[in-house]
Amino acid sequence: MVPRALTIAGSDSGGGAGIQADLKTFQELGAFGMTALTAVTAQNTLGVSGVWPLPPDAVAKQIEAVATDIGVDAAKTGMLFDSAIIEAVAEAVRRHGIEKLVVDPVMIAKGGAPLLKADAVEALRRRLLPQALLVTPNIPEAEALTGLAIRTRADMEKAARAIVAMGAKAVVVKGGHGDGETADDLFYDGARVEVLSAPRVATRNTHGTGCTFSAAVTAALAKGEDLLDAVRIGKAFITAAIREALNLGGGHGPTNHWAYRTKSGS
Ligand SMILES: Nc1ncnc2c1ncn2[C@@H]1O[C@H](COP(=O)(O)OP(=O)(O)O)[C@@H](O)[C@H]1O
Ligand SMILES: Cc1ncc(COP(=O)(O)OP(=O)(O)O)c(N)n1
Repeated sequence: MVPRALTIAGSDSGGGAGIQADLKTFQELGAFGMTALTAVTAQNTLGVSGVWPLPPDAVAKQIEAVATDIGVDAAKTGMLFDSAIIEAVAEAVRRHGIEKLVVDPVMIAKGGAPLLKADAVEALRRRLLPQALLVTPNIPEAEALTGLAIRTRADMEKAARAIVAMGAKAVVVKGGHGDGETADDLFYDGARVEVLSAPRVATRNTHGTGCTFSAAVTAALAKGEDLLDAVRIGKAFITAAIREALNLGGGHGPTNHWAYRTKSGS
């Protein structure tokens, strides 16, 4: 069978994040990519200049169209924008029995533009997290979900435990926003705590890192990898993509989605 991966996310016209990053990543890892678009953004490496959400019904219909015909081995969510879209996605995921669901709780773009309404955090917490096989917040997102301040490794673990207590099966609290020598992410699945570490790359070309990481994990899950192995593949994929990031545009350039394949020689 061809591994089938679905992304439920927003469009980034600049091609570095959102649905575009997800499809490139799926393709690179050998999964057949499908999309349910939640919003259109006008965006480039300098920031977001417009956001147009889709009607919740349109999002649900797209999920139904692919799930009832092609089938979904694993799915991820990215930019969901508001609580009505979150409700529609949660219901569609439940109805179509999508079990391998990665929730990337996208809230704010690197340039500071809000990609999720403030009052939608509660819907994310209540409706989507309990259906997630994996949640992948960065530090500010983990703080918003838990209400905890995160400064140390122990804080990351505390937040991870709180997110699993909300109903998610597992979580990776990503450490990309730190400033140490290494970019350390903390995985927790209710039993094991595991730190995934990689050398921190000194670059400002990090647009779309979170989308790319969660898409790589989703592709690996669609291919049948177990959860921790899928997270390790995601970490290797994003590390290569950041190491070979592309100096495009005048702001935060995109990561390099073909770096992992060319470096690993597969
Ligand atoms: N400069 C960097 N060097 C190496 N890895 C990084 C760097 N920045 C982010 N990462 C990694 O990229 C992944 C995405 O993390 P992050 O950038 O925090 O997500 P987001 O885009 O959601 O803010 C994580 O695995 C993180 O450790
Ligand atoms: C349409 C869209 N979705 C998600 C994001 C955020 O992507 P992320 O991977 O968190 O990267 P940054 O924007 O923080 O660089 C986005 N920008 N646009």
